Amino acid sequence: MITNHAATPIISARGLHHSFGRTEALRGVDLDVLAGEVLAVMGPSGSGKSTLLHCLAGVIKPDSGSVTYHPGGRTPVAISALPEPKRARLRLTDFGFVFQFGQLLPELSAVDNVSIPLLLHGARRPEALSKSADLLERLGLDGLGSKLPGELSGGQAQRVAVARALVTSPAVLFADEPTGALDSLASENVLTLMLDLVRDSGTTVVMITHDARTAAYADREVIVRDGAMGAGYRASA
Ligand SMILES: Nc1ncnc2c1ncn2[C@@H]1O[C@H](COP(=O)(O)OP(=O)(O)OP(=O)(O)O)[C@@H](O)[C@H]1O
Repeated sequence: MITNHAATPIISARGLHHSFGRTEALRGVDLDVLAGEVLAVMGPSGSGKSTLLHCLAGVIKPDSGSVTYHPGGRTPVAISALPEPKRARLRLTDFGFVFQFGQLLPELSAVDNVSIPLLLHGARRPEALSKSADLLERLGLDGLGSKLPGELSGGQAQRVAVARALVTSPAVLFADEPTGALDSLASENVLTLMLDLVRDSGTTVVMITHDARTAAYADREVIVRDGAMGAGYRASA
């Protein structure tokens, strides 16, 4: 385990409650995500992990409680109080996302998929393509930029998804079972490449996983059970 991160929170969640109809997905979660750490979120199926990640990232607004983002050198942002257009903007400028199934656009080449967030940021296409190609190379995919997602292996496609999530140099990468659909060799390969990149850049990672071997790559792990933090957990020291 690596613990070289500064022990200051980049995201603080307090008293998060969220329900879907009569299902209480979160029942009072407090969590500090520390700047620069790789945090694994574990727990049984249906325990509320994805709902928690979605609240932390401003994808959904919790029914109650607060999520505060502390960007280095800027005023803290009360994410949970922002209206959706502002949360969408923040997700684009400050956060990256990787899901279990890469969710690449099937009709676009690998390099075009990676360049989408840069183009949305207003980058010029030649610069976006060049930066995307460089990142694909760092992920061991040189020469594959012109392939369509359907022409790539699962592990290669997932590395493209990682490149797309990191190409804008986000402060926080949210990963929901990023290697859950891969065999153990491909999974290890994607994880090591992804974590090399984030540790180089100091990117904070919140990563949901069911797999103890995957969690072992993290600096710290927390366990969500029945919509609450597992026994013994304290949000801050
Ligand atoms: N959009 C939704 N509509 C209705 N119920 C939902 C919705 N999203 C989640 N839930 C319910 O909320 C609870 C928590 O779901 P969540 O997806 O956060 O759990 P999880 O720990 O991520 O599960 P898994 O490991 O299976 O992905 C579950 O009972 C789930 O069925």
